[in-house]
Amino acid sequence: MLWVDEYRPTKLEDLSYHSDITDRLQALAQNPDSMPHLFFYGPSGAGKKTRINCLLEALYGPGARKLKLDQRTFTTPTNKTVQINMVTSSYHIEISPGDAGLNDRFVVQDIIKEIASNQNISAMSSTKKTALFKTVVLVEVDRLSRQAQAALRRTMEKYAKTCRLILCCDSMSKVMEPVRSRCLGIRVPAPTHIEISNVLIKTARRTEHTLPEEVASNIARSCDRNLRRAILMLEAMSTQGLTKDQPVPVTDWELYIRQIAIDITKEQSPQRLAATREKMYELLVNCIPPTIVLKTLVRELLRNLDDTLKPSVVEWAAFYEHRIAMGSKEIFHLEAFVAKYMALYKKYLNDLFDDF
Ligand SMILES: Nc1ncnc2c1ncn2[C@@H]1O[C@H](COP(=O)(O)OP(=O)(O)OP(=O)(O)O)[C@@H](O)[C@H]1O
Repeated sequence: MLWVDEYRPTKLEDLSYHSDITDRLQALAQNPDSMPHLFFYGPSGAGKKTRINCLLEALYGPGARKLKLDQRTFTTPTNKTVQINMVTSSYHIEISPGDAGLNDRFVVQDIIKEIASNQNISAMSSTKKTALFKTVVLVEVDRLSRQAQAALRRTMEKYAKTCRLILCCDSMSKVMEPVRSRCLGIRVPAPTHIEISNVLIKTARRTEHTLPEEVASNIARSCDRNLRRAILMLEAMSTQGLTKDQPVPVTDWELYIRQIAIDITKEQSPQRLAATREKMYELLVNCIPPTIVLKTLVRELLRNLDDTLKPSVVEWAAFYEHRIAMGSKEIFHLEAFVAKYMALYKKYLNDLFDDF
């Protein structure tokens, strides 16, 4: 098992940072009847899923950790079948409804209806502590279509007594306002460098490795404040001994994007744009999510850019990130961003030479 899974905290009291969020979750778990639907949001690797699992453990006891993988088939009104993978326990169900593509609306409605009308938990609970409702955890809700979000809004009102929803995604802004306003938002910010270093040192201690503080802070600075990434880096580096001067590994796809950033800054031409499109395709077919490609590209571009140009590059990146979220062909928007960057940079160079 990878360290990220093996040493993931399972109880609220074991969570090591964001103690204010932990206190709020503890208060909710102590009074489950008044718990509203929840919406966890924050950057990738900040610890959202870990906190959701700890909350479920606090609500239902160790039974919430006895998980099994399930595959369910849904039939749409037009007789199409949709297969969805889900993780279930006796108390909750976790799905990523966005996987159902255009039929996500039926999956959302059916699954909530089904779980809300199932056996009451009081009949199966042996401990007084257990909450009396079941929970549906919907991850990556930002991938849901508008129709599915509207269906979710209606369903969450109807079954509020017998079932609670926990929604989870990176950014709340991609979810419609009526769904957001029916949930208690819990923002899980990315951990700071010091918090990441502390988790790394603790993890290394548990795996009987000695981690020098310099290496821990090097990893913390290189992981983009993503704790999952930091622990994966630590595990990879531990095979070579964790010495003081050990370099932090950079992944191949990051080097590839770094090269794209260098290329498009060196030359702005239709040929370079066409070559960049090929490279973008290659990243996408290797399952690097388009938003990660865009974010990494912007980070690399900003490294060597003049300060006057930085705000507009970031602004256009945000514009195309929104387009990626709303549209369906990611490659169009990635390419459009590159074209926009080339235009901005060329204009900047022209203005610079005009001044001389
Ligand atoms: N409080 C914590 N203490 C120690 N380790 C933690 C803590 N929170 C999270 N982690 C570690 O960080 C990893 C990533 O956390 P998690 O999967 O909860 O992030 P996430 O925000 O849900 O990410 P994503 O949005 O990408 O799914 C976990 O596998 C776990 O090992």
